[in-house]
Amino acid sequence: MNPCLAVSARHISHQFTDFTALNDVSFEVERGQTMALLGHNGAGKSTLIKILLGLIKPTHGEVSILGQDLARLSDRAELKIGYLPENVSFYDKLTGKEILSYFAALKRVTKSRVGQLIEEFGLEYAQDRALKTYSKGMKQRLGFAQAILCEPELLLLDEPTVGLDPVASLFLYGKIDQLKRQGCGIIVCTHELSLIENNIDIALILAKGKSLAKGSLAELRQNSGLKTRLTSPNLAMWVEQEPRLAPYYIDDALLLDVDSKAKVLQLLMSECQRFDFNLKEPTLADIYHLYMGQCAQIEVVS
Ligand SMILES: Nc1ncnc2c1ncn2[C@@H]1O[C@H](COP(=O)(O)OP(=O)(O)OP(=O)(O)O)[C@@H](O)[C@H]1O
Repeated sequence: MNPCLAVSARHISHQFTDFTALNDVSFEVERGQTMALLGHNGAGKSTLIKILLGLIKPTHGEVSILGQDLARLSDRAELKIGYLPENVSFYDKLTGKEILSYFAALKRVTKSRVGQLIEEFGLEYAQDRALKTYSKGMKQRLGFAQAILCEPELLLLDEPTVGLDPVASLFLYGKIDQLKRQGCGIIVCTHELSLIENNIDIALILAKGKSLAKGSLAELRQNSGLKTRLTSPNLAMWVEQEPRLAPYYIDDALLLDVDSKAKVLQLLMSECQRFDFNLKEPTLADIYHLYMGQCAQIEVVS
């Protein structure tokens, strides 16, 4: 068992009576790494999160959390895991401070940590107000503070920024980055692909309970076969003047894979002295939609 890993999941399958929610899913998240867990509604993301939390046992496969085999662990409270569920809901007659203090007592966390988090999340002014007076953003900050009360070594976040304004989202991703730098392993379940794209190390794409793709953005780009798009207002003229560009010229752009990109950039900049162009790499959303489209086609064919 590797103690550097926050999560090691090997060949996880899960069957609900007559329905297979997860089918042979394997992945690893290192400490200090952020993984996006992506997939359509019903893909199996929440089932996987519940398995990692030890709330349900997988029908098949093995899970280690922070170097400990979940199946053999007698007391899950030993593991420092933080969890922010989607649509976090607390008892709304309690104040923000009372809610955090309640969870702190459950998790055997000191009162001073509660005060520290209230300050860190900018909630001092509202700490003695009932939760029902909080905005969505304030509730989410409180939920996030609850999730990190125990100074987690593994943090599981389900749609942490849905419904938040851009500044509030940026604030939470700043916190995620800070925790990651402290060595916390983080899994973020989200449909906000453009927002998560710059805040992750790796992604796992699930569809119908199966793992379709996993890896860093660079690995996902390479394995997807999607190409980088190079454009310029003068491109047609450059292609006319330099025949070696012609094989890549499609739809008023040069479409480049990893190998051809290096070659073509060298040709354009060193030999042709052309610098006024734009490069558009495939985004996480492009990659996601490609895999979802392929998955739908397999369904139609089979
Ligand atoms: N207790 C259960 N009994 C039977 N089927 C279940 C149960 N829990 C989940 N499922 C089914 O398992 C599949 C995966 O559900 P899951 O909640 O893991 O999906 P998800 O990826 O989290 O979806 P969403 O993005 O909508 O939250 C779904 O088809 C769901 O209906």
